[in-house]
Amino acid sequence: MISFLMRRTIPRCRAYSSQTTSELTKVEVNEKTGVAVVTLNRPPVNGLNVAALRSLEKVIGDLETNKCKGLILSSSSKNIFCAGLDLTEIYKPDQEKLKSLWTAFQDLWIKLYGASFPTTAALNGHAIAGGCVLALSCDYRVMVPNSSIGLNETELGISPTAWIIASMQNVLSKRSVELALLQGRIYKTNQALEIGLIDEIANDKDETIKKCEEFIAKYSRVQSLAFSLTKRELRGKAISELTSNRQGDLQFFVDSINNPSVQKFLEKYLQSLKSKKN
Ligand SMILES: CCCCCCCCCCCC/C=C/CC(=O)SCCNC(=O)CCNC(=O)[C@H](O)C(C)(C)COP(=O)(O)OP(=O)(O)OC[C@H]1O[C@@H](n2cnc3c(N)ncnc32)[C@H](O)[C@@H]1OP(=O)(O)O
Repeated sequence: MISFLMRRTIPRCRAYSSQTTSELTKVEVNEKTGVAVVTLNRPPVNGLNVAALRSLEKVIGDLETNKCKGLILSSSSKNIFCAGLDLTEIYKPDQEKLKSLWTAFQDLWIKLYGASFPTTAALNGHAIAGGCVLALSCDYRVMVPNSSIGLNETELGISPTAWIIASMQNVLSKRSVELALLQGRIYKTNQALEIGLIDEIANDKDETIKKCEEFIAKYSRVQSLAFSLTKRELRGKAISELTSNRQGDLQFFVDSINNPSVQKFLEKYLQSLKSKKN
């Protein structure tokens, strides 16, 4: 599958160099179509720490500069797209690092949700919490069977902020958003398709990428400028609301995480994840 993807400068995705490919985020651009496959690569679960968030943000910025024709976000893990923010960074956190983490997440969302080219998520496995936010920030989602996706923050004792709610409202009906968020629900692949949280199911990772390519190809006759202006019109309000309240949003996150009951829950939650193997 990957063999037809070239990591080099191409005409349609101008002057894109492999310099921005880091260990945490691999980038491969299809020479013919100008579509980039961007692969999250932070084993074991693609937990999002500051470095992973910043690496992905930089890649999207570079794709923007180089007039990329489309993005397919994927993962190097066998069965996990992304398990969300790195829980070890928010349990008993260093306060400066905690602020950097949320600021990096805000920056990444602004770039991905507002990208001026078609964006897709090839979900080759679970997409939980922050991983679900990444998927929701894209224009289209394809997922393999027997995986899970959703925002479980209320289960963890915290509430999602306005821009995260907006990302979900952009995809689901008002009713489904209420049920999903208030219950902190995680959906299996077929349930996610039923409510529209994902757009298609694919048999395996290769097929998720193929279906994402097909989706992006539908835009080949759409003028790039018209595409980006329309997208800005549709999504700009949510982005401006965050950009005008970044400090307040950050404080809300920091206060939520530092809440003793959230810390207590995180301790148990991390233990339960670790004890699964025993
Ligand atoms: C408290 C949170 C946030 C506060 C936000 C406040 C404001 C607003 C809301 C905003 C919404 C957006 C932000 C979200 C915040 C987050 O993203 S918090 C992260 C929440 N993530 C999860 O709850 C997922 C937890 N993980 C899993 O459910 C499972 O690991 C899995 C289904 C993804 C995969 O299962 P499996 O294949 O069985 O692997 P495991 O054995 O469970 O895991 C392997 C290994 O990885 C460790 N791990 C798993 N997830 C994380 C993680 N998110 N961060 C760090 N580490 C993780 C797990 O402990 C195992 O470690 P060991 O091998 O045992 O050492």
